[in-house]
Amino acid sequence: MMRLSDLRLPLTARIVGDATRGVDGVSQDSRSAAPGDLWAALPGARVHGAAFGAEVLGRGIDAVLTDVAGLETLRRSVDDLEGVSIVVVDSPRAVLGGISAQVFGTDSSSLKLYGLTGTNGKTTTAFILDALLTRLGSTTGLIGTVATTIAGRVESSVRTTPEAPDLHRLFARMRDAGVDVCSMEVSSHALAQHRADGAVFSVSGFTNLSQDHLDFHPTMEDYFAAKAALFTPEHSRSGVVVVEDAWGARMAQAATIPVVTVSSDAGLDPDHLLVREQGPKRFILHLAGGDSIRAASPLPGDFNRTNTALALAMLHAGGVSAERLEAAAEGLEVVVPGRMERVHEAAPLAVVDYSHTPDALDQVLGGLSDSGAPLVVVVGAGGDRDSTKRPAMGAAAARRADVVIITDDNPRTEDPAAIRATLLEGARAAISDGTARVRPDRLLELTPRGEAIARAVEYAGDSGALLVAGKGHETGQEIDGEVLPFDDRKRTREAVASRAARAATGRVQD
Ligand SMILES: CC(=O)N[C@H]1[C@@H](OP(=O)(O)OP(=O)(O)OC[C@H]2O[C@@H](n3ccc(=O)[nH]c3=O)[C@H](O)[C@@H]2O)O[C@H](CO)[C@@H](O)[C@@H]1O[C@H](C)C(=O)N[C@@H](C)C(=O)N[C@H](CCC(=O)O)C(=O)O
Ligand SMILES: Nc1ncnc2c1ncn2[C@@H]1O[C@H](COP(=O)(O)OP(=O)(O)OP(=O)(O)O)[C@@H](O)[C@H]1O
Ligand SMILES: N[C@H](CCC[C@H](N)C(=O)O)C(=O)O
Repeated sequence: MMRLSDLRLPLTARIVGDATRGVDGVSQDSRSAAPGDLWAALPGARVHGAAFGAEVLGRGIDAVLTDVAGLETLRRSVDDLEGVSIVVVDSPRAVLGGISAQVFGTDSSSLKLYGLTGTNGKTTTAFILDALLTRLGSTTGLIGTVATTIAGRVESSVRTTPEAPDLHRLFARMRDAGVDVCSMEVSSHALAQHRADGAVFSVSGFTNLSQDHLDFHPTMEDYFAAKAALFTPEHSRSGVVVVEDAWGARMAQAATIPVVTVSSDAGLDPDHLLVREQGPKRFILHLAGGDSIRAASPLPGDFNRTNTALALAMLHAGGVSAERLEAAAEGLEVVVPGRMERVHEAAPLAVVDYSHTPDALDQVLGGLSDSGAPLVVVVGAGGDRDSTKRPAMGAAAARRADVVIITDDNPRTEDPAAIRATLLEGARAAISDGTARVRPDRLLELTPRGEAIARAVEYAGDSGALLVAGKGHETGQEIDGEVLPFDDRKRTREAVASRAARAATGRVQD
């Protein structure tokens, strides 16, 4: 239990009502606030949390953190504020992480944190880190898009990076469950919204930056700046930055904490040099200082060598020797749901992958096309998300695949046909400028998504390769506010099995 008057607050903060009131939790959403919590009524893009004041305060919650606008809303809409203590600050989001850390006692936690940011590769690298840490003997925690785990117990995740009160509550639960190390994804939304405040990462890693989220960030510069905030003393003690593009080089320069760089380009003079060995997965990481780690990526896709090297370099920065890391990486097996997941091994090879950016599509299809087999892709784009990435996604698919089937992802509240039209526009532009691999008659638009997958399986035939892109681990499709059950992995397996059954009876069409 902590008294409001004992919280470290900004000098401009004031407490209306009883300042000695005690709180033993923090929450920020009316739907999850519980008695004993300091409930943060936050201003948002859609609504001010204080609008839910009457309902929340009627449930026995008697401590609120808000801003002046929130205080006014509460005064207007709640009959009786007598007996309610209200902490008023200029920017409640900006203090929420620090306050949550104090209330949950996670500000001086013994939990060691590894943080990951970047456009693509956070989830995968966090899973690899977690698997390595487990092999190294740690009791681990994991926080990210696909799942949250606490000492081996798996829970579902609501978003990539939880809101600050939920995050610190999780840290406290991890501490109580004996977790000593946690690997965590830190999205740019989270950094911009102070969701990771009050957490200090021992080592943070940067994977890459490419186009995404330009609905939330006005420019790539703003997106970069949000991610760069992780590499400051407020958030991290040290960092590892992958330098495979100009953004990586800039991140290493912008960092105001000690960072080491990892790259496969010796010309960039990285601290750690990644040298690919024969075969699709093996590599040597030559560490600054002379040691090296020989390892293999546990997942297919050339980019997963980079993700694995990043995980190893982060653990090395966290104090684990090259020798122990090489032993931990030996024969490592990692399955990341919906990331390069081979749902059918051959005839045809069918892969489900969460590629929902132009760069991810380009890289994944580039890798799959190395096999020489005809390559089919099913692709769409999410509604209410960066619309400017859609033409580039269509173009990437057209440049890399022999058959492109444009379909729906999660249209959310947007018109699905309009989303598909933008992808088609990009694919057609690639055909017009001569950079496409797909023939015009092999560029198709097909819905619903299940039909698109079934048709793609027909095109892949017995000898092709198929990528079902964009939804990865997701088990639902969001259409106009409703989430309908849909799992790419299940649908793809079913379509492959159905084709095989028809082939067995000689009823397969070409
Ligand atoms: C752009 C963005 O991230 N917005 C998040 C933000 O919304 P907001 O500030 O506009 O808030 P709002 O919806 O207006 O609500 C204001 C306040 O009222 C509260 N409220 C709202 C409704 C209600 O019934 N009761 C209630 O208390 C909300 O909890 C909030 O505190 O705060 C809300 C409350 O936590 C989030 O739900 C919302 O996430 C939206 C739904 C979202 O889709 N976010 C995605 C894009 C996101 O965060 N993605 C990244 C991963 C990106 C990646 O790397 O791929 C992530 O970390 O998950
Ligand atoms: N290092 C990488 N470089 C480029 N693409 C990658 C890399 N790692 C993964 N990808 C691609 O990006 C997709 C998403 O990967 P992952 O889920 O690991 O990233 P993420 O950063 O967690 O994404 P999100 O924030 O959207 O959940 C993968 O399915 C793969 O297609
Ligand atoms: N974390 C990403 C996931 C996108 C996945 C794709 N299936 C979509 O719905 O756009 C986002 O929220 O933008």
